[in-house]
Amino acid sequence: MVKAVVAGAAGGIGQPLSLLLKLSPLVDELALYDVHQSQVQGVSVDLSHISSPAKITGYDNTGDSLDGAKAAMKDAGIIVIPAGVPRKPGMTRDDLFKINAGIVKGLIEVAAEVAPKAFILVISNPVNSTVPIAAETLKAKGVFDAKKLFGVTTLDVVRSETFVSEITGIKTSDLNIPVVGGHSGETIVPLFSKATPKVDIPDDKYAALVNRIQYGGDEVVKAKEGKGPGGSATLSMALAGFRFAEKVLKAAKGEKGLVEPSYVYLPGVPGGDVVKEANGGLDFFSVPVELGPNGVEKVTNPLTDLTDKESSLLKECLKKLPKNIEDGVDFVKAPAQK
Ligand SMILES: NC(=O)c1ccc[n+]([C@@H]2O[C@H](COP(=O)([O-])OP(=O)(O)OC[C@H]3O[C@@H](n4cnc5c(N)ncnc54)[C@H](O)[C@@H]3O)[C@@H](O)[C@H]2O)c1
Ligand SMILES: O=C(O)C[C@H](O)C(=O)O
Repeated sequence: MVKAVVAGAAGGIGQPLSLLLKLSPLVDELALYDVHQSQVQGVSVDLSHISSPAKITGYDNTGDSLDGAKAAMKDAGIIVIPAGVPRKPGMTRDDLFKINAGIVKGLIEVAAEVAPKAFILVISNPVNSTVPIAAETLKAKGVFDAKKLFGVTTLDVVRSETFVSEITGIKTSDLNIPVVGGHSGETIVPLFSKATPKVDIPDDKYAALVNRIQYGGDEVVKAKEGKGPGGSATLSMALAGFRFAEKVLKAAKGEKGLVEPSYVYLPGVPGGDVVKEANGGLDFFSVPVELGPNGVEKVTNPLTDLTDKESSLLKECLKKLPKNIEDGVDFVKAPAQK
């Protein structure tokens, strides 16, 4: 019996992500949680009419109590978190920290209490910092299992597949492109030299391709012009979030060979120490993760034999990512200084 939870289910990502999870045969119960009371109840009733097996329940936060969150997450097997504010034109993901840091911390505290064994997938931005916040919160509660905490960076992989396919003509479904580092701007490092099948990116297209992958989120924010629900990527993100959640659930059921990059806590996962040595000592990094019944089975070090161009990208990533991680860790460990 698999209970999945979407926290932030009434939002731009939450709604289509909930639809995809409702359609999945891997989910027996789908609990939708959001602080937007009328919206989440409406979405729940709407989805409950779909004739797929997953049973839908909807929870909100009437008043100040966290009872809704607790009931939604109770005994969950997987909790996906797209709760929080998205960007508007002119904002960076780091601008979201002020609001989303507290939202993620609060939700993780509830998860720690009522579903300490759940897989937790963090979508809320800035992922580079919200995942460290989640890790430190779980540590403080004494229930941290790094193998079960994932920052969802799949959208960077999905974008890489799409944009590389446009250049090379290789079908997206055949492409496997590791994208490592973090999830914002220059912290996003696509490694085309490690792609399968081999991809040939012409020199004159390389810089623009990398830029489009690193700033694909900005392309969407700009196109949406701050209007409508969400504001940044919602539909492509719902697909990406579902793709990652589905792999986690399939691996939990015993399917082998499932690998996808994800932003994880390296000291707590098999193989993480090698990556940490290669990235200059960072605890959090997105790396190809092999999934198993208990979450991360092992991670592989993607930072070997990089091309000169990739080494330069990594160098830029390593200038920015440490501060993002530190901000997240300090938010939980040293809040008075923030
Ligand atoms: N990881 C990624 O690749 C990626 C991609 C796209 C967007 N995002 C991020 O995902 C987040 C959500 O984006 P969106 O477009 O769905 O935004 P949205 O505003 O449309 O939806 C967010 C939802 O979260 C709810 N919410 C707020 N506080 C909550 C709380 N404490 N508990 C439960 N629900 C709460 C809101 O009521 C709203 O329904 C943003 O932070 C955005 O930057 C991440
Ligand atoms: O760009 C954003 O703010 C949303 C998301 O992180 C994205 O990559 O689309």
